[in-house]
Amino acid sequence: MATDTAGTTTTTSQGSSMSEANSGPPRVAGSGAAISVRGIGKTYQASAGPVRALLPTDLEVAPGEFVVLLGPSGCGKTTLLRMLAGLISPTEGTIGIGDKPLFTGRNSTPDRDALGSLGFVFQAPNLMPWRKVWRNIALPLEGKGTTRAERRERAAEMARLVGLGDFLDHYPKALSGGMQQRVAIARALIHRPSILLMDEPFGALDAMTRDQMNLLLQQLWLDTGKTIVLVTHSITEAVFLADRVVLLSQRPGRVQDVVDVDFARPRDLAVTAEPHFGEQVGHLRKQLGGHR
Ligand SMILES: Nc1ncnc2c1ncn2[C@@H]1O[C@H](COP(=O)(O)OP(=O)(O)OP(=O)(O)O)[C@@H](O)[C@H]1O
Repeated sequence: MATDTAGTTTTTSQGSSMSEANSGPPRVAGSGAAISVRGIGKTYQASAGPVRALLPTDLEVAPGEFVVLLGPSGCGKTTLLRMLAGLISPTEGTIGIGDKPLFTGRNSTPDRDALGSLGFVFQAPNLMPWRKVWRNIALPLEGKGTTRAERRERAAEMARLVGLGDFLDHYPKALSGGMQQRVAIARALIHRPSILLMDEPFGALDAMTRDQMNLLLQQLWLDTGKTIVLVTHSITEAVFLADRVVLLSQRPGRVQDVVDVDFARPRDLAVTAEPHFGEQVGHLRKQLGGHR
């Protein structure tokens, strides 16, 4: 997790990061890593031929760390995140969730225990409009031996965590886009995963709502100690939220750079006006070149 060293940040150079990417994980967190990615790559078999989406990639994420994946469109960010979530299997390499391999055996079925440690938030909230907020949040608990009262209580707890404690009995259509995405976050947390994987969760929101959601997510992360891996196109969002920004190169993606961000927590929006924040954004923007 981030240190309290106000305003001090370190940036790895492109050259050193590339050599890290080639010779081992960007950060070795030891055997206690929350996520250990070793040489995972992905080639899709499309009708027009194979598509090499991600070159063999190494990455370790420490428990409680906030890692942001940033890169140009089509570089494989979603592919990497979906593999971490067990939604698609890698064509090479291994993924460890805690001390368990995510994929075991030959049929690439994700391990149930490892999956239980993961929550996933997509760009679209994907709520069921005919269900009240609490029943959307509680959906993952249905059929798992819980009573209706238990589900409502857990949903209420999660709703409070995302600032929706007063909206349990509302329907999604009565909520703003940001509020709907909060419901999706609460739903992803209801089975108490230790790791939250988020794919452009705020990409569809207006700038002001996005700022508010960034603050809410940071607070939620500070309160819960979850490990978070978040994909974004926004360099500012990446630097604001991350302990570490992992920059992927153009397709086929590979780790191009790793930037440590050590601004004190909790960060408020004023940090974005600090010179060093601007330097970090500029450093990442330069590497993204014409792709941003
Ligand atoms: N199911 C699929 N079949 C074939 N190719 C795919 C499939 N899914 C993704 N791809 C290709 O793999 C590459 C990486 O896609 P991916 O969605 O992971 O990139 P991304 O960095 O998340 O992009 P964006 O930022 O635009 O969402 C792209 O060239 C994409 O067209």
